[in-house]
Amino acid sequence: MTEAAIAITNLCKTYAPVGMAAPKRALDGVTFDVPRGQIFGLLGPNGAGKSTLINILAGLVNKTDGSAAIWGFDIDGHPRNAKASIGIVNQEILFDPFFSPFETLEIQAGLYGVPKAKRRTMELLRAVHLEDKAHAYARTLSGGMKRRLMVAKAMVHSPPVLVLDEPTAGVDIELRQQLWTYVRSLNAAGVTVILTTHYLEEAEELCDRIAIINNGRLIANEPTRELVGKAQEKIVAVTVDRDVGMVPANACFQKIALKGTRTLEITYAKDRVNAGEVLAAVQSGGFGIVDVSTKEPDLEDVFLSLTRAANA
Ligand SMILES: Nc1ncnc2c1ncn2[C@@H]1O[C@H](COP(=O)(O)OP(=O)(O)OP(=O)(O)O)[C@@H](O)[C@H]1O
Repeated sequence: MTEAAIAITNLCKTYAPVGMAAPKRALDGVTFDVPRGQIFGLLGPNGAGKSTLINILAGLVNKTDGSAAIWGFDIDGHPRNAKASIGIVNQEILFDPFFSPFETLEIQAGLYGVPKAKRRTMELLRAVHLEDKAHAYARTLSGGMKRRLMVAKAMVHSPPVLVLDEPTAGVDIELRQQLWTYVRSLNAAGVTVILTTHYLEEAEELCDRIAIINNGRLIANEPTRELVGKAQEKIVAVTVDRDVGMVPANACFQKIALKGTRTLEITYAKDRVNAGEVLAAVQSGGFGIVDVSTKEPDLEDVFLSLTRAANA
């Protein structure tokens, strides 16, 4: 079996109390693997413990219990190899505003001990569309450019695993797309990518697999498609053969709304009824069916229902 890109076992973190506050259990026995070669989404509401987990992998926060290995290197047993195997883009933008992007990457490469002959500074700047800003002061870059420079900075030592912690917060749509194009190309070149995001659509679009953390516990870890399939609500739009005067009622409809004059948008719980029963219910109201289309549930529904269930 190929070893996981990241293997996390029973990871726990309790922050020591500050002042009168109680100790905070930010991670409570989290276990999962990130398979190699994937784009893996780590989702969770604010304060769920995502940054704590990433900061443990980065060596910035000490875990209370459990273990973690990066590319087969245990973070306690082989901290240098573990660190060399991961590149992390934090939420905060961190670099000296007086250095140019070129210098920023060269300094970072120096910190990681990348020999001059093996540095890929211009190649990385080109990849993040900052070639023409190579020698500008970093403080003159826009927010999106700075964000892309952070990604390039995380890749100077060519790690096999790249972690992006909320990389698109505050980045406009166009730049976000550019960033994703680059992340996809890195992934196509073999880099395993871990992404934390609040944008569920983004996770759904990009990630092969998604884990959800809530209150320091793992509440889901599945291929994206299977997770999406878990949403119990489905919507079917039914176009009927005549104008709808009174919207029909039926026990198998959870919700029904009229769109235009002849289309009924019906929400039903797929664990209770199936599409055939919903259509039969429409026909029993005296309507002929002209057209049917279904809407896939999105991750938002799954996320809300899973976190709701976990908090219940
Ligand atoms: N240094 C610290 N001392 C005490 N408590 C902390 C510390 N850092 C984080 N916490 C608490 O631990 C919990 C998990 O925080 P964490 O930042 O890991 O969550 P998160 O999922 O990354 O949230 P966000 O999406 O808002 O960044 C929160 O309740 C937070 O208040």
